Parts: sequence; C-alpha cells; structure tokens
Amino acid sequence: MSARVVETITPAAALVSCVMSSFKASNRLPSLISHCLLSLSLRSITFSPSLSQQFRLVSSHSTGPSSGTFMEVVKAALGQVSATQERAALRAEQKSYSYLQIVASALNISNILHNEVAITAPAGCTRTTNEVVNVSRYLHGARVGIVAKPSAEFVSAVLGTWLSGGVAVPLALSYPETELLHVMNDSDVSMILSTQEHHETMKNVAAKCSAKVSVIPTVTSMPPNNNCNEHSGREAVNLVAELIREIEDSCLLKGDDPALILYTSGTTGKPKGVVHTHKSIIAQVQILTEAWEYTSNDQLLNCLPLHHVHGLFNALFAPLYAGAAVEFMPKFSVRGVWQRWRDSYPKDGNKADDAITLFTGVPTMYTRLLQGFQTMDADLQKASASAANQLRLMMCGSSALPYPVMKQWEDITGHRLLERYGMTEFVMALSNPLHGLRKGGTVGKPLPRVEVKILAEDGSEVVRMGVGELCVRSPSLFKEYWKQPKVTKESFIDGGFFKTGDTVTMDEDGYYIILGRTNADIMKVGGYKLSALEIEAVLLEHEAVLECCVLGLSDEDYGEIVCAIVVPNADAKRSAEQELKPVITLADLCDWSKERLAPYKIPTKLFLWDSLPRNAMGKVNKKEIRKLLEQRP
Ligand SMILES: Nc1ncnc2c1ncn2[C@@H]1O[C@H](COP(=O)(O)OP(=O)(O)OP(=O)(O)O)[C@@H](O)[C@H]1O
Repeated sequence: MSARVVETITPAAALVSCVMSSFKASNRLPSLISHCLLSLSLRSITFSPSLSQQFRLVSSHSTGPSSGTFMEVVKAALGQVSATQERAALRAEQKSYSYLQIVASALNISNILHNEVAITAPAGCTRTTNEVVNVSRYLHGARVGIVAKPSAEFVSAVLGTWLSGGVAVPLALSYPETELLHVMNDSDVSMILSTQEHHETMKNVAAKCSAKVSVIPTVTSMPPNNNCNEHSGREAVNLVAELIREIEDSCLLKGDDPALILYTSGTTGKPKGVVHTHKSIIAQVQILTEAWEYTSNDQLLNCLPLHHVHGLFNALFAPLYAGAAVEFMPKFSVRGVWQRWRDSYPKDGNKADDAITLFTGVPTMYTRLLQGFQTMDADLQKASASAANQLRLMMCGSSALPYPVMKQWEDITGHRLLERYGMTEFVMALSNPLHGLRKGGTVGKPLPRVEVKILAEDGSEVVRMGVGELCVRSPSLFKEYWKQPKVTKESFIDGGFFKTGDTVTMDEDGYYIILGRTNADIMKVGGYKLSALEIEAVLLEHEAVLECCVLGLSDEDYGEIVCAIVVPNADAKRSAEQELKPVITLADLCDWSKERLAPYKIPTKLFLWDSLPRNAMGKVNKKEIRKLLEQRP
C-alpha cells in the first residue's frame, strides 16, 4: 500500500461527513487547507451542465486514490455543484477576488515555493517524497515568512504555503529590523514571500539571515460589474483539476503538523513563537463559526493586522471557512469605517449587495469611532448611527473594553458590543453570547468545546467568585512554543490545561471577569493585590479622561504604589487652557475617586500624557512604561 493511501484513509471518513453536512467539517480533517479549499472551490466556481460533464471527464482521468478515499469524495462533491454565481471571497482597495482566484494564486505560490525551496525530509520523517507520486512540492514543515499588508496576496501566500506542506510565519510590517531579524532567525525561515512593495527591504533583511525572497504575484481580481464567468470554460476545469491534485498532495499533512507560527506581542517578555497545527486552526474556526453564527451571507470589514489572532482568525480564517466575504481596510480609518457602513445601508433604507454585516475591533478603535462620531453634523450622525445599527454583529476584544465606551456605543448604534477573551496560544476561549445577555465588564463564558478552570496560587481549584489564574483546555490550543520545550512544559498543568498568566474571577452568573496579566496588571500595594484594569475602568468614567493606564511603581514602604497615566480629552484640555489651570490634578482625581474606589486603590501618582504608546493591537506595554518611569530621577 502506498504512503498516500495510508495517509488518506482516516480523513476520508471525516470528509464524507463534512460534505454531507453542508460543509460543516468534522475535527478529524487533515488540514485547514483541505477544508478551506474544498469550501472555497465549491462556493465559487460557475459550472454549466456541460462544464460539470467536462469536469467529471477530467476528474475521472486524474490519478488519485481509489474509490472511497478522500479525493473521490471531493470529486463527487464538485461534480454535483450546479450553476452558481462566482462570488467575492475577499475585497481590498476597490477590487474583488473570487475564491477561485485566491485558490489559483495559491497554486501558483505553491509552484514558486517548490522551485525555490530545496527541502530534504527531516530525519525520522516517514513521509519521504520517494514514497509517493507527485509530492515533490512537499516542504516538510519549512517555515515561510509572509510579508504583505492585509490583501488577497497575503491570503494566497498563506494558502500556498500550506498547500506546499510549509509553515506560514506572518511577519509584522511595523517591526523594526532588529525585531524582524529576531523572528526570522528564531523561526529559521527558509523563504520570505513578500509583495512587490516590500521586496527591496526584505531582500536586505533576508540577506542577513540567509533566507531567500520571492515576490507574491499579484492576484487577478474580478472584472468590475461582472461577477461571473471569468474563469469559465476549460480554464476553470483545469484549475479545479489542479486544485484536486494539490489537495491530494496536501493529504501528506497530518492534523498535528505545524501550520502557523505567530509571535506574541512581547508585552510580558521577549516575543515567543506560538505554533498552531492544522488541527488547532480548523478546531478554532469551527468554534467561532458556531458561536457567532458566521455564514456565507456575512461580509466582514477587517481593519486589523494579520500577525495577531484577532485579525487572522476572528476576522479572516473563520469568515472564509464559513463562506463569508472579508473586506480589508489595511489602515484603520475612522472616516473610512463610518463611510463604509453608510454605503452599506444608504439612507433610503436599502441594503447594498456588498453590505458589511460583521465588524470586530480592539477597544481603542471604538473609542476613535466615537470621537469621529462626535465631530459629525446632526444629519451625518443620524445616517451613521442608523447604518451601524443594521450590521448583524459587532465584537470587541484583545484588551479590556471600558464600560463607558461600551455604554456610549450602545446608546448611539443600538449594538451592545460582544466582548470576548483570547490569546495567541489558544486564540479565543471565552465569549459573551451571540444570543442572550452580554454583560459589560465581563468576557462571558467558555466557547463551545472549551474548558476552563481558575487556580489559586497553591494550585487548588478556585470555586465560584474566587480569584486566581485562568487555565484553558481547548481543541484550539497551540502545540508548543517554537524551540522552547522547557517553557512549553512549564506552561501546562496536569490534564493539558494551559496556564494563561491572566488573573480572573467569575461573577454570580458564571461570567468571567479579566483582572489582568498577573505580572503586569496585578499590583501588590501594602499587602493588597489590586487589579489595574478595575481601577482603569473607574477612572475612565471621569469626564476629563479620554484614555488611561494604571500600573504599579516600586515603593520602599508599600512594595508598589498605584500610578495613573491619564490622557485628557479635547474638551477638558480646551477649557483648562481657557481657564489657565491644569486639566486635572492628583488632588482632583483623588477627591473624585473617593466615592468610587476603596482608599488603597486610589492613585497616589498621576501623569498627564498626550497619548499612550500602543502597539498594532492597541495594547500598552506596561513593563516598558514602568521601566521608563522608574528610571526618571
Ligand atoms: N477582552 C479582554 N479583556 C481583557 N484582556 C484581554 C481581553 N482579550 C485579551 N486580553 C488580554 O490579551 C492577552 C493576550 O494577548 P496576546 O496573545 O497578544 O499576548 P500579549 O499579552 O499581548 O503578549 P505576550 O504574550 O507576549 O505577553 C490576554 O492574555 C489578556 O491579558
């Protein structure tokens, strides 16, 4: 029996059930790519009856495993596809890209990788290229760095890497060279796929770590006002036939093989490479699709970077998995977002064909959108609020959503933001419900198939309403920290629960409350353990406060003291300037806080800043700020 047959027998059963149940895949799929490509191809290709006949002809001649195996199911499913409109999978910069175009480009990239990366099978690998026919593309888990703004090119580079048996390493465009080199050296990238605009820069960087660089070819977009038939005829048939061969090749992958390495933001230490497998990725997209009911009727506006899980999973992989369309706005623009919503739902009550139905963002995005809203005239405000109201779902996460922002957003748009909690290592674990009560200040309950527990410092399990470290077990859990077996081992407790490093508690209804990163947000002040997030939430209610950051500074007497950094809002600044007095003093703040905070939680140090230094995900690196403040004379 050939190696291919061995590899494909188990997934075959999984795929049968997947196809039979309207493409809701089972957990045993061998790789995300197989499923994505299956769904993509099924949803996108225009088949006239004659084409279906042609296709059956092609497929029956293709060299695949015998009847009943993985590819037979795909071929049968494809053969049954009736005439459907070719729809957009992605939109960016006024262009639309069909699923088929993305897939075609992924195939192209797979060819580039095949030609450029000479890979030998690692020692101990039983799946050598000699054992099977037509698997010369297989990269045996070689890392491929991807440098592209959110675009069709980015998506096809990831899919092309997976098709080739490579591991995708999305690289941040914003990284300074030293950080980029750290990530590239740490992950040992063999090849960088970059778009033309970053090619020269990447050539210079890659030369320093002996990686090759290749340009991601521009993905062909759909012709304007013509949604179908661009790939009709033999071209489509040939593409699909090639796609099938690629899927066959990708059967070499096991679910447990690495697919993706994402680097943590480094807010709690040096960035670590978090390795996700095909299995953990498919599990996560299924969980999100189920929890938030993503469907092919959805269109998501994605303004997030794609080297973090929020932008990559919640706002790209999961919607694509569900057959939805994703529209990129690579540079978040307050005007642009409001405008896009107004275009989706024009005043006359109509809904545009490409109307956005889903939005997800970090809290600072909503703060900025609210500021933008305040600057509009009454008519524009009315149109904007009404348009936003018509989206199906608006979500928020990556850091704590301040209650005043949530409240104001709901007052204006009618949407109670769905706040959820996640982390690079397991993507998403807790979420407020799609249906049912969304509680401000909480991140809801475990998502489907996710288990959590709270552990006290002595390792005992904390019961209801107690405080401790959140531990997560989920099919979406990462496999390991790249090349850090010791750190990986230390991150898990018995039973396979991952220690998040976040201190949490639970309210009377079983909703989880994030108190913050144990080593950055939990302050030890004179014997009390205080949550910086809790104090921030209160200070944000002050009328002069636009943003704030609370952290503990070392102190000889108390261990730590509570320090608040406040960014005042424009109104407060203006009236302070007119009255020639400070926007807010520590004495004012203490006075105001007395009725809202216990005495030991009231800040004893205050800084007024023009803005807070935030990373691409809107997060403040408190360790860096603390270092800076403690170094001051
Ligand atoms: N809704 C939320 N409310 C509060 N905190 C959140 C929320 N969602 C995510 N977080 C915080 O973000 C963290 C995960 O972010 P990420 O995986 O990017 O790691 P990081 O803390 O930014 O970087 P590093 O792991 O390097 O420290 C969580 O552990 C939690 O502290």
